[in-house]
Amino acid sequence: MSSITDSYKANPMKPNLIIPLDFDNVHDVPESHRWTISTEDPVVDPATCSLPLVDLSDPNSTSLKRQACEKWGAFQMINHGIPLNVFEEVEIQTRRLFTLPTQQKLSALRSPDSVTGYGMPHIQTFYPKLMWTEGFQLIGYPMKDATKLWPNQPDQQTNFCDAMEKYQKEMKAFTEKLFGMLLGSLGLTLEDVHWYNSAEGFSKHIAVLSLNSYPVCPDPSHAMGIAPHTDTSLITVLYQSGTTGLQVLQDGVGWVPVTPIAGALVVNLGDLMHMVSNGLSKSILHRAFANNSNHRVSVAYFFGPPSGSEISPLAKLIDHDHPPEFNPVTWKEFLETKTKHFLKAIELLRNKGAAKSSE
Ligand SMILES: C=C1C[C@]23C[C@@]1(O)CC[C@H]2[C@@]12CCC[C@@](C)(C(=O)O1)[C@H]2[C@@H]3C(=O)O
Ligand SMILES: O=C(O)CCC(=O)C(=O)O
Ligand SMILES: [Fe+2]
Repeated sequence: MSSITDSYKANPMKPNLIIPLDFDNVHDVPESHRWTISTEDPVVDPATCSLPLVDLSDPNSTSLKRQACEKWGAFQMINHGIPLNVFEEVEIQTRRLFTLPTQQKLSALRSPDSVTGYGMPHIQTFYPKLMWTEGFQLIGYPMKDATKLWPNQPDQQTNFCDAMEKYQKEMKAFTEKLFGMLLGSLGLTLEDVHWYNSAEGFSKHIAVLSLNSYPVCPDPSHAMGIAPHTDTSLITVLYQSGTTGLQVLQDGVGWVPVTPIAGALVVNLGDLMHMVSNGLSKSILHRAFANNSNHRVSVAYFFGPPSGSEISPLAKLIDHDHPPEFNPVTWKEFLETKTKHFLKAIELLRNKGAAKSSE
């Protein structure tokens, strides 16, 4: 069975790029981490332009959701129904992990060809300067890594794993619903999803949980937390711990800061959603910065299709005037393509025949 955990086997990350900076022992931004942030796309005043805010309890929010998918590829949402203590607990455990001594965190270092463990985001490969961040990715109950992170502390291991398991359980139920709602806003239902009734079944969808840390930075205007990227997922649900730093790119406008709203979650629509929706839903380019006063953490849940299921534009969106824009691909295959070609990966999947017939 093909699995996304094998996605990096063909193209492993360079070992030296996986190791984050020893943030405990730096008092300045070293040359290796010093970025010149381009002003070609300016950062806009969030008072003049902001990400749509969707109230999930509002039955009339369908057109707002559709607009958010088509125009932005992202939105914030309130009244999602997930109890706040789930976020408090995941944030406590996330901070506990990242405030461990460097050597202890390195004991759970991700291997070059793997998805899970401690280290720098995979996209580091595509940027010449190093990013001001560290991350920990997990799938399921991460006891193997927890025993390395907290040796001889079984209570701490269990507390960490339990909080992560609980969070993933909440997110799994929630993202399945949210995916249905977003399809609804595009005039579709879950029954229109070809893998929903497949042998693997919808419940076998895959997800990766990513804990992100942006330690306090002495000079944030010359450092990049996480560099511009799109997510490969169908949907990413992001908890940003009430701390500013996230920005999304709006064409012709610039980088729009995503101002944290108490209790709200951010939804990013990813590359696979762009493909499934035959290009209707935008895959949002985003980045995040550290700041000089608070240690920013965020928790991203990457919701994707079942392992091995081929993703292709949904049949209901295809007709003579709207040929399929993309060739079928599994999440694993797409991650492999992205590992090699990064932001050009989507273009490589474009169905050239469709482009010709629509010219
Ligand atoms: C399933 C995945 C999404 C992700 C790549 C990964 O294999 C596991 C880590 C994820 C992450 C987290 C930080 C940002 C990101 C772009 C990256 O480099 O690794 C995302 C990946 C993604 O959406 O492509
Ligand atoms: O920390 C953030 O706000 C963004 C994180 C992110 O983009 C990701 O994990 O893919
Ligand atoms: Fe992201």
